[in-house]
Amino acid sequence: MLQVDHLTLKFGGLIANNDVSMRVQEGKITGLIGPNGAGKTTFFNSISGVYKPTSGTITFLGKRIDGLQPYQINQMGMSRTYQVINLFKKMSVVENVMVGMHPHMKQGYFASAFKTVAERREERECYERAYELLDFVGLKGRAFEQAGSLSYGQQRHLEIVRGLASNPKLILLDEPAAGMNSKEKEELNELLYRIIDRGVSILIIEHDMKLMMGVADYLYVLNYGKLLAEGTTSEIQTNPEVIKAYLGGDE
Ligand SMILES: Nc1ncnc2c1ncn2[C@@H]1O[C@H](COP(=O)(O)OP(=O)(O)OP(=O)(O)O)[C@@H](O)[C@H]1O
Repeated sequence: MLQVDHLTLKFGGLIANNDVSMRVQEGKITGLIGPNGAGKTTFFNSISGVYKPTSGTITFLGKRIDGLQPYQINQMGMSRTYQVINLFKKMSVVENVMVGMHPHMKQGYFASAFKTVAERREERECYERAYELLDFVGLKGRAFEQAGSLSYGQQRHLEIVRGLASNPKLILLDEPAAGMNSKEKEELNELLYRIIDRGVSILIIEHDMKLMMGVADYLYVLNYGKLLAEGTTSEIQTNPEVIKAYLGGDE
């Protein structure tokens, strides 16, 4: 469903992504790993439209998306979460989910200024969908609390659910387990499978190798901006190049 061919992204003299090619298959959890600074977040920024690639092509659901704006790519069915928690902390939990639906709301500015019947109906439908999504991650009971009052792990779950609110076909998750305790990681693990069951494919960056090796169907490894290896989790775990990159030595 996502195909990246020979993607290169330069920041001045620094080549953050160097001739990277990869595929994300529908219904699968595809992982992107690599040491700090390898270029993983930059890669997400390129495919989600934050950066325009220096060269290379990105095809999503059969259409070229390189050079499109983030909102256009989101409307085509790709959403993402960020490494740093990016919620509206003073807004309620349910409102944070509704923010993620915004590109899909059909009624425009004038409708919202005058609150037409259609707009009110759409707002009600949005609330209902937001509740259903909160139920999906076990946060329905916290719907009217401030997002900032949730635990760290719950805030990360809320971010994922906000990412699902636009009804994506693919969600990009940037280090969702960062800062989570072991119980929250187990919940995340289970949530990832349930996201797949909803028909949403996953591309995930994660430093937690236990989690990654447990859930990923296929892995890509970046090192110094280049693709170092790709394969199943067992292939990656036994790949000498990967072991060397992670240990940082020859032994
Ligand atoms: N906007 C930018 N301008 C210039 N250089 C950047 C920019 N964003 C990232 N870089 C550089 O690009 C390289 C790749 O960074 P990136 O954040 O993509 O790595 P990463 O693999 O996601 O690392 P981490 O695991 O630490 O998040 C780094 O050398 C970084 O300093």
